[in-house]
Amino acid sequence: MKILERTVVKAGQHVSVRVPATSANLGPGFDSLGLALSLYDTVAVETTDDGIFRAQVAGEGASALPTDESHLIIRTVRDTLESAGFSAAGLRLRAENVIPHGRGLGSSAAAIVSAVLAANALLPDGARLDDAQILQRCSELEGHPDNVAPALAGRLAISWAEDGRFFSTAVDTHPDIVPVVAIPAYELSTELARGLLPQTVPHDAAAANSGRAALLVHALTHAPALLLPGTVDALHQAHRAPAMQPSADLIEALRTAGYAAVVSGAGPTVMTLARGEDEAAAVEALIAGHLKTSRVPDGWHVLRLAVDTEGAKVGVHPRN
Ligand SMILES: Nc1ncnc2c1ncn2[C@@H]1O[C@H](COP(=O)(O)OP(=O)(O)O)[C@@H](O)[C@H]1O
Ligand SMILES: N[C@@H](CCOP(=O)(O)O)C(=O)O
Repeated sequence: MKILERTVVKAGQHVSVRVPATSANLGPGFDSLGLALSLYDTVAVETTDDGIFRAQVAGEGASALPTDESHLIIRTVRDTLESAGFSAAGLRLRAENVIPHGRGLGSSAAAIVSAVLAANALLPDGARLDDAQILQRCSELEGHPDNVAPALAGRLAISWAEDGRFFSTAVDTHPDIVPVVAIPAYELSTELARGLLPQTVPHDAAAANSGRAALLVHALTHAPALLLPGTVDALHQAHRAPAMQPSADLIEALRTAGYAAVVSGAGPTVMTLARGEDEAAAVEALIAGHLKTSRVPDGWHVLRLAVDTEGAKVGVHPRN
C-alpha cells in the first residue's frame, strides 16, 4: 500500500477566528436563505510539534464537548489540511463558545467555518483555498449552505446548489430589521429535525413557497412592511412543529399579533424579524407575557440582536 507523504505545517503558528451565529430558512427559504447575527464564537488555534491534539472549551458545551482529537474543530482543521496535502504535528485549541448548541442558531456551521478558515490560514501561500473553495468545503461538511454562507460573508446570504456545487451571494438588509431571538432551554438536533421532513412535497406547496421566498428577499432588503406575508413557509415548519410544540405555539402567538416570527434554522429557537427598536420592544413584551401565562418549560433566553455585516474574521499572529 502506498503511504501518502504530507508536508507538516510549521509549528508555532497562531490563528484566531471569530464567527457569527446564523439563522437559516427565515420561513420559506429552506436550505437557501440565512442571516448572520451579532452573536459570536471565537477560537484560537496554535500549531505545535508535540503530537498532542487538545481543545480547551469555555462557555457553551464546556462540559459536554470532547477535548481530544475527536473535537469537531480539531477534526475539521486536520481534514482540511490533509485535503490540501499537509498535516499538523500537534494542535492546541482554545474555544470561547457563545452560540448555543442544538437550538437552530448555526453552532455547528460556526464550528466548521472557524476550522476551515483556521486551517486555510495555517497553509503556506499557494496552497490556500479561495473563497469559492471555502464555501464549497464548508457546505459539504455541514450538508447545506444556508448557515455557512452568511457565517462566512455576513448579511443576508442567498445560496443555491447545482450539480453538487454550492454558490452564494450576500446582500445588505434594510436598516430597520431587528432580529429578536427567543432561545428555549431544550435542544433539537438538526439531524433529527431533518429526519421529520417528507421526501416529496405537493406542487401547490412548492409553488406557494417560491412566491413567499421571493417576497421575503424584497421584504428583508427594501420593504419590511411585507415581512409578515414574506415569512410564510410551506415546506418545513409544520412538519417539525410536533418536535418543538412550545416554539410553534410562541410563533403562532407572535404572528397572530402581526409580528414576523419564524423557526430559526431547524429550531427550536424562535426568531422574530422586528421593524425597528420600538417593535422589537413590543415583541419582547409579548414573548415575556406568553412565557409567563402559557404552560411552557422554563429557561428561555430572549436576545435583541443585530444583523452581522462582516462575517467571519481571521487573525494570524504572526504571519510567516
Ligand atoms: N463550537 C463547537 N465546537 C464543537 N462542536 C460543536 C460546536 N458547535 C456545535 N458543535 C456540535 O454540533 C452540535 C449541534 O449541531 P446542530 O444539531 O446542527 O445544531 P445547531 O443548530 O446548533 O447547529 C453540537 O451538539 C456539537 O456536537
Ligand atoms: N436548512 C437547515 C438549517 C439548519 O440550521 P441549524 O442552525 O438548525 O443547524 C434545516 O432546516 O435543516
